[in-house]
Amino acid sequence: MTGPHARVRVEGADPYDVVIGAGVLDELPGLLGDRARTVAVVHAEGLAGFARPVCEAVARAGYAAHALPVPDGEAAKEAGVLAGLWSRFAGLGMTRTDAVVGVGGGATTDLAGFAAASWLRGVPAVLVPTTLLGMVDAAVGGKTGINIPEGKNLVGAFHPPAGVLCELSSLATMPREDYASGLAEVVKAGFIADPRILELVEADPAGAARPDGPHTRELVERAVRVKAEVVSADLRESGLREILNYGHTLAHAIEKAEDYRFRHGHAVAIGMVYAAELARLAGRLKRDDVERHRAVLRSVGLPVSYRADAWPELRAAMAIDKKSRGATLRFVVLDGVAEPGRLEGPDEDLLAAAYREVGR
Ligand SMILES: NC(=O)c1ccc[n+]([C@@H]2O[C@H](COP(=O)([O-])OP(=O)(O)OC[C@H]3O[C@@H](n4cnc5c(N)ncnc54)[C@H](O)[C@@H]3O)[C@@H](O)[C@H]2O)c1
Ligand SMILES: O=C(O)C(=O)C[C@@H](O)[C@H](O)[C@H](O)COP(=O)(O)O
Ligand SMILES: [Zn+2]
Repeated sequence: MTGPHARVRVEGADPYDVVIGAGVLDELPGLLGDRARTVAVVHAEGLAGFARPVCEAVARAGYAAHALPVPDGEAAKEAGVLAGLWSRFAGLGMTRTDAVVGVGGGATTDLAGFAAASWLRGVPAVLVPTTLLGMVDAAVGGKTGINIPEGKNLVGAFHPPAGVLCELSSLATMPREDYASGLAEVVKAGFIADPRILELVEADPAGAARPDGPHTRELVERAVRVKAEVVSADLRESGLREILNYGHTLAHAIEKAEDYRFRHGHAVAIGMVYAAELARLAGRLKRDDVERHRAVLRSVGLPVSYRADAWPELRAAMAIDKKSRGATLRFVVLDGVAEPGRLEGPDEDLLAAAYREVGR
């Protein structure tokens, strides 16, 4: 779409860039601040190979780089892991001018971001996402946090990063299923705001499902632009930002039911079909648009249904969704493609009827 590096600005009290391309790590030292001495490089333990060049770039720039491995994937987003990082930060004598760099998928950057947000009430974080999902969604926008047994992402903070570096070559080693998981958030961006994303995936689903596909860079850039525009306008999710939560009310309930061993994007795919069915049954979305959800998600290998008998458990878990106000459940729904709205307090029959379209 643009030159060697694309640069997407995220506005706010402390604006920052999301840099997308090849060789983007060159920008890391410039994001760490003149007064930093110590840089904690928090990385998924299976990704030491990605953390090494990050540590080297930090050390070459004259900072003391410390690699801090954390468990791979969702196992990182636990209170015990976070507490372990605090102890390491204390041991390194990290002060407010020092910095955290998070290297890994969305789970790692959510943890690293929250560690940065909570250490000394906030030190700078630079995020280096290595998954598709991390690049297009998790590392952008400042939502950080961890899970507790009671629910997904229930503990966290808004802490925008100082910068986000998306090295597209990292995607080459991604397992197919994890790549598909990231595509769910890309497709989400298409449904809520940028239909061109849907057209690109529909024109060549096999290409879209591969990191070396013909439109990877354009898909990443478009999804990042959607996210950047929304969070620039509403960091703290007082209104507009809720649209990024499309499909997430049911998705988070599924993740909890699966003890967080179910890929986030897979859960979001099912959750978007559920939200689309809710909107159709409420008379707001055309059947063709609902079927378009199923077709585009299936075409890239994502699930569109879940266990029928899970409904009571999922319904109970949905009550604690962050968009709820008191006892009133609130859903992001579509009135058409790129026309997001809200469905407030739908009745129980409607909720259950929509689930019957998703349960199998
Ligand atoms: N903060 C936000 O706004 C936001 C947005 C969306 C999702 N999320 C969160 O992001 C998380 C999901 O992120 P994810 O899909 O990146 O999963 P993940 O972080 O669990 O990573 C998936 C797996 O891929 C491995 N991996 C990472 N990069 C790799 C690479 N380049 N090659 C090979 N393997 C690699 C990881 O180590 C892990 O085992 C969830 O916890 C979700 O809640 C947060
Ligand atoms: O950035 C947002 O806002 C989102 O809702 C993006 C989601 O894709 C992401 O999964 C986010 O972590 C969900 O946030 P939560 O507040 O519902 O936990
Ligand atoms: Zn998500």
